[in-house]
Amino acid sequence: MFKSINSVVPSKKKFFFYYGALSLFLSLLIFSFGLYVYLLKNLDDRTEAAKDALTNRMNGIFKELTLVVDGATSSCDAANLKHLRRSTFYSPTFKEFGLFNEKYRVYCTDFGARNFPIFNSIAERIQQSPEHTTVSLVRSNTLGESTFFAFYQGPNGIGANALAPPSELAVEVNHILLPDYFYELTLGRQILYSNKNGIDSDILKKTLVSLDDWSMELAVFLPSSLYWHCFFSFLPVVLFCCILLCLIFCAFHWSILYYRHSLSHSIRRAIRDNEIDVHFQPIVSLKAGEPHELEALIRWNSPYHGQVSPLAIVEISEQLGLIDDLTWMVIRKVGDFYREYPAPLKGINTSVNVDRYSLLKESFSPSLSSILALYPELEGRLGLEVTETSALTAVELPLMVSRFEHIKALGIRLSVDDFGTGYAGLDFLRRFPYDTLKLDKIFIDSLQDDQFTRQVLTSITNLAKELNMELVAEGVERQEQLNAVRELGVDRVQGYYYSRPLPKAQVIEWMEKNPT
Ligand SMILES: Nc1nc2c(ncn2[C@@H]2O[C@H](COP(=O)(O)O[C@H]3[C@@H](O)[C@H](n4cnc5c(=O)[nH]c(N)nc54)O[C@@H]3COP(=O)(O)O)[C@@H](O)[C@H]2O)c(=O)[nH]1
Repeated sequence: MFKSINSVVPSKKKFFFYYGALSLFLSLLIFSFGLYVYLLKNLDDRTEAAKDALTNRMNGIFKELTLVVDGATSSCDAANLKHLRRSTFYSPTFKEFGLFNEKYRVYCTDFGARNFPIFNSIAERIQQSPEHTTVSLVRSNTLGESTFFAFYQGPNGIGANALAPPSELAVEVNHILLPDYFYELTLGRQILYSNKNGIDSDILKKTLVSLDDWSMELAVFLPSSLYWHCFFSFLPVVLFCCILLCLIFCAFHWSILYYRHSLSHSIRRAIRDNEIDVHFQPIVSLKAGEPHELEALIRWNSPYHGQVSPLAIVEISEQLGLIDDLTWMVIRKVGDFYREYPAPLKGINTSVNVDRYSLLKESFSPSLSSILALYPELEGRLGLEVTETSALTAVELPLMVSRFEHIKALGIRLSVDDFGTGYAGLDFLRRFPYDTLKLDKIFIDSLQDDQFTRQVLTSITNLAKELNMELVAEGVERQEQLNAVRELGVDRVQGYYYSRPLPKAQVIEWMEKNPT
């Protein structure tokens, strides 16, 4: 009866393909963007770390120069020479130290006494600097093309200068930035050190930091080659994440589909959207000239589950707390039926099945009367069939009697459905003012062969007559059964012998062919 879920949802292959493509796209997008953001952040962090390392190195340099100046005298004697050579030997940066006097003339170096002036521009910078320090890049015959110079003049007028290859400054910076990022260190407008020429691809980003005290600038470059290197190194991880994402998507999709196509969810939606159909089964009168009656029975062909049994719909509606909504929906559809076919349905009664616990609710009668107000066509035409599936408690019993009175006051007929299968006994019939008693199919099935059933049904028939109740035999399928119930004295017959439950147009046609 229910179609399998696989037959109603699009093929797995298709979904895997879509979700695979989506996962790949998302994984690559997130990863490419994430990697770019990560590298930019990393570039900033490492540039800052390189700047701190350079600052420390510069501070260390001037500490060294202070120590050189502190121990120096104004002549180039053996003690001064020894002091300079010791300083050079232990210096992590400098290859040579010199001493200069207050006239800015170098008078002593590691190599002995000297007498040459410091450039005026440098002397001016030393004087202008609050700490009496400066740095410069000059050509040096001793160390090669360009040499880094640091100058410091102490309070006693004696100054020290030191020279080193610029690459010595970059030792820690190299540690921090290489091999990922390339950089260029400039002093004023001159390049102190650069490995920028090693960049063999586009530059994605350049970060600049300044060491204002020394007029130095550090420019760090993020080459696109680093980006692609990282990208391809992490590709297996990205593909793994893509598969994981695809599986998550599929799991999520299938659970939503499963939920959406679950019977409960479909029934809830069908009741909400009025999608459940109502068919009508004739209840034929055995008395000549009496009009037929109809029973409204739900039918639902779900797009996902196929033809769903009315019993399953009723049971699930009860579980979902929607049984009343189902009843109101059926009654409204019966009202629409009367509105659509006023002439053929003139004088025809229709009964609707109703849950006994619905009747116990206080809101039942008011809701029913408001529907009747909307459908005046149903006045005096509607009946309710109630099945006594469980015994009423002492509290429910008087309540039910009062509910019955309210319902009957609305002009509605009441029937005991499936009599003989539930708790409705003879005493029950005396207490409740039912108009009709419907004998269950199981009695009808055994009526001809079983003497005991015949006796019981005879008693029930007599009691029904005594209580002024109409008697209906349900589930009559064969001529012999019809003969038997006719003999018993039932008033009406419902069963496949006459007709199965039919859609509204067909039941109208049937009634036109079988007027009485
Ligand atoms: N609360 C509500 N219950 C409803 C409603 N609509 C139906 N139902 C209940 O569902 C049960 C099953 O109903 P259904 O499958 O529609 O079966 C009905 C008839 O088709 C069937 N019938 C009638 N004649 C014969 C027959 O000759 N042979 C045969 N094998 N079956 C036959 O009997 C069912 C009639 O039901 P009822 O008279 O109500 O006992 C059923 O219990 C319905 O009550 C609804 O809207 N609300």
